[in-house]
This record gives sequence, structure tokens and C-alpha cells, in this order.
Amino acid sequence: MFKRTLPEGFVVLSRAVPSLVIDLKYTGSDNFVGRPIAGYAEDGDAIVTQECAQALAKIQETLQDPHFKAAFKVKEPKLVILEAFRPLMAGDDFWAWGQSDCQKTKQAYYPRIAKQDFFALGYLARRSSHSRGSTVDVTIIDTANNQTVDFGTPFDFMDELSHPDNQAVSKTAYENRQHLKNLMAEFGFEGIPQEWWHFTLKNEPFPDTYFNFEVAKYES
Ligand SMILES: C[C@@H](N)C(=O)N[C@H](C)C(=O)O
Ligand SMILES: [Zn+2]
Repeated sequence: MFKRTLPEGFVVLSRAVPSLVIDLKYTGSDNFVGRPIAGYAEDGDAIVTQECAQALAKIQETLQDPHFKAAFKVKEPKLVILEAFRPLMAGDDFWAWGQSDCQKTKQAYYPRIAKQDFFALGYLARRSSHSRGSTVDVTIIDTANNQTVDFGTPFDFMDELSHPDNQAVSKTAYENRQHLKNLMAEFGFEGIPQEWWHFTLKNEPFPDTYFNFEVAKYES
């Protein structure tokens, strides 16, 4: 039987750090395009570099610290991975969708901007840092009550309100974003000005390489 293997240096996140919650959005239709994205199998694994997985393990552990539980006002916090490695072919799919006329997700994901502008405004990249394997999109859930921490906007809401430093969100959401940024920074991740959920490992192992293998089920 055919067994898929990952390129050297990459790991399946659910095996490397079983305590994380994995909820990849681009394997299905619950996303800003409204359908699965090219390069993602329905049962695709979250994939990252070894270095990224190690840092995420430490973040998940540190989230259990009373300081962070109090900061986020949660009892049993878990880091949720919404997006991890993204193949280049997905970037091409996003680009083609951005040029198309389909507007079925506009109200939910980009009510105040045109989707053609996502790339210029920095909400989406055709050659994304995700394709280098050390970038993740995250949120936090309290598994004691299944409530997601309030970060002010839904994931992938393409709007100024999602800018981490936007002060038009509630004080709680603004502070939660700052706590998340600090937690991620403690383990080497850096965010971007447009999205509170998007972080790249600064010391990434493949800073100049963009990969194009599928997000599928992998044996190792
Ligand atoms: C689309 C969003 N989840 C994201 O990751 N945006 C950044 C800018 C990217 O595409 O690299
Ligand atoms: Zn991202």
C-alpha cells in the first residue's frame, strides 16, 4: 500500500504535540472561500517543521500557567491550530478565487472590503509564509466549557477590526490579543499587523523555501 511520507524536517502536529486542538479550516468548507482549498485533503494533517512543533508544545504547556489562565480567564485552555503548513498550490487557488466574481462569503468574512484587495491589504498572500512550514494561525479554547477566548473578531475576518492593535474591539478582546502576542513571542513567534491569529517562528528552519506538497494523511 502507498504510504505518504513528509519531507525531512516536517512533522504531523497531532502526533508531535497531542495536547493541541487541531481544527484546520481549509480542508473543508467552513472558511472564507466557502469550499475546500486546493492542496488540502478532507482528512489532511496539520503539518509544521520540527522546530515549530517544539515551540508550540512549550506554548501549550505555558498556557497552563496560572498567570495565563488568569489573563485569559480560562480553566482548561488549549491552543487551537486553525491553519499550519500551506502548499503553494493553495496560494494559487486563493489568488484565482480573489479574481473571481463569487461573493457568497462576503457578508461573513469581508463585508467592508473587496476580495480583490485582500493581497494588497496583507490579509492573504499568494506566496504565504505558511508555505515555509513554520507559520500557524491559532486561537484558544477553554475545554472546561468549550468556549473560545474572545479575540474580538472571528478567524479570517478580513477587516481592520482584526488588526491586533485595533482599539475598536472590546477592552477584553484587545487585552486577550496582547496576551496571545506575548505568549507567542515568548517562544519565538512574531505576528503581523493585519491578523491577530497569524504567527511565524522567527528562527524558522526554511526561511527561503516555499513547499508545495499536499496537506493529506501522512505516515511519518
Ligand atoms: C488567510 C489567512 N489565514 C492568512 O494566513 N493570511 C496570511 C497573510 C497569509 O496568507 O500568509
Ligand atoms: Zn495565517
